[in-house]
Amino acid sequence: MEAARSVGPFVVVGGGIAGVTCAEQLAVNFPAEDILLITASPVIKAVTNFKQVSKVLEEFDVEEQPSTVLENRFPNIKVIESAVKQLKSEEHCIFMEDGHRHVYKKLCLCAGAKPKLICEGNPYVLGIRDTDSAQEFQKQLKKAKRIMIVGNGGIALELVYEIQGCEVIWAIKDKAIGNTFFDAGAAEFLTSKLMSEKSEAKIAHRRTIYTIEEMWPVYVELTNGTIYGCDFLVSATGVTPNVHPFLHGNNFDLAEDGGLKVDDQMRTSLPDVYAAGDICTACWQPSPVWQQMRLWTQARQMGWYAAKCMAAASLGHSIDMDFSFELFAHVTKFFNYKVVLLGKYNAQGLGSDHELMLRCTRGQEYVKVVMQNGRMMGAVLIGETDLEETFENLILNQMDLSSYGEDLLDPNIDIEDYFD
Ligand SMILES: Cc1cc2nc3c(=O)[nH]c(=O)nc-3n(C[C@H](O)[C@H](O)[C@H](O)COP(=O)(O)OP(=O)(O)OC[C@H]3O[C@@H](n4cnc5c(N)ncnc54)[C@H](O)[C@@H]3O)c2cc1C
Ligand SMILES: NC(=O)C1=CN([C@@H]2O[C@H](COP(=O)(O)OP(=O)(O)OC[C@H]3O[C@@H](n4cnc5c(N)ncnc54)[C@H](OP(=O)(O)O)[C@@H]3O)[C@@H](O)[C@H]2O)C=CC1
Repeated sequence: MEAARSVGPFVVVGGGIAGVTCAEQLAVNFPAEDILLITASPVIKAVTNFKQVSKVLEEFDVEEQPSTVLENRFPNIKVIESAVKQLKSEEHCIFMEDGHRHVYKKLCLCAGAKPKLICEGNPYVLGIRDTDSAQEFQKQLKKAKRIMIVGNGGIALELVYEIQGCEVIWAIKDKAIGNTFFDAGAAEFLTSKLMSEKSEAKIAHRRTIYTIEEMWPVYVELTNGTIYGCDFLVSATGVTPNVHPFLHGNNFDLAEDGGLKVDDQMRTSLPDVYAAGDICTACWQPSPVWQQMRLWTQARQMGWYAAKCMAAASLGHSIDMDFSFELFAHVTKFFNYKVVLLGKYNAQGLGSDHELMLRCTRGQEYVKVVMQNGRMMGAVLIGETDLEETFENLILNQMDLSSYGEDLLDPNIDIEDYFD
């Protein structure tokens, strides 16, 4: 798609996955236009080793790179390492911390999110967001005997499994671990793995508790009344979209979670301002088996799609919603298990009108499917199940599976053959 007359300049704010993908895609669409990528970080985040696992599932690595790598790959992208101080959307202009100003024809905001800490401004409460905060955490951890992790989502799950040589107290509100990804059954499957690998370390550390009590730098009182001393605590309690302070003074429509509302063309409520990634909240009518979660994959897909929408709008077209928003699909690793989440994997929004089917072999695999009116609506696959592609198809094509009953999860039946 190439323009006959200039449609730029395009400006993208944010050097994370959403911003970089958006800038790359704009550069491909408009090789003769200047694409300005503005980022407050000294490095950008690039997608490497991209692999399309199936129709919607994708896997890739996230690599921090100097901005020159991007500029060398795309000569029409210029990266500016400075924070945006103020957006003046009526003037189509952004003002920078370094004193410069940049005018845009179309702008995409990809400034991410920041940790939602349980207590702001306390040196003993750490949040993990980027390389700097991760390095600060590593530094503090080296000196620590006991830390507390608060929260029950992705970061907490990763930390409790990875941390060694330090006692960890994990404070969660829920009855089961990993509430943002798992139901109680999957949580139990994972808990047994955690306990089998971490029990020795726990017992060894328990002995030391009493000898050093009263010596802790910080004490934490939980809502159940228990007070624990520790060296510091990690608040792994979610993120909040990064809309302050540089967007102040503009009349953006914000969603309940604080994100910039975007429509099915990734447009915010202000003219020529688009948004993608953690900063935005999808406010279109979603497919029945898709939901937004602030994840790398969605940052990449939104950044890519926002660029396509900006390009189309610049040329006076509109485009159909990208296929990646048809089905929620996430592949990751927890406790060294491959984890695949598809569609309404936790029956989100289905109320009581659904059924679950389970297959579990302790220490090996956990398979759960969510069924509604004989159709597959979602699935959780833990371990090397090899079911992701078939289940992805079954969710996408909404085939009536009533007649198959329990055979769907029978390990002796080759389900792939069945539906070929
Ligand atoms: C510790 C941790 C581990 C995670 N692990 C996973 C995982 O395993 N899998 C997964 O799918 N997701 C994971 N996530 C979530 C994932 O990182 C985010 O969903 C994703 O990175 C969001 O990308 P983004 O481009 O929207 O924002 P970000 O990556 O946050 O990028 C935002 C960019 O905006 C820039 N910026 C901010 N303000 C300004 C300003 N005023 N001016 C200029 N630039 C600005 C920043 O410098 C940054 O470059 C993890 C998150 C955390 C915190
Ligand atoms: N492998 C992966 O896919 C990974 C993904 N991520 C992503 O990165 C982002 C940030 O991760 P993370 O910070 O773990 O956020 P998440 O949103 O995943 O989890 C936040 C957790 O903190 C809990 N919580 C919130 N407030 C409190 C409180 N006051 N006291 C105790 N618990 C509280 C929440 O419970 P409740 O839900 O009940 O409010 C929830 O369990 C997320 O988008 C996450 O999905 C991060 C790491 C790995």
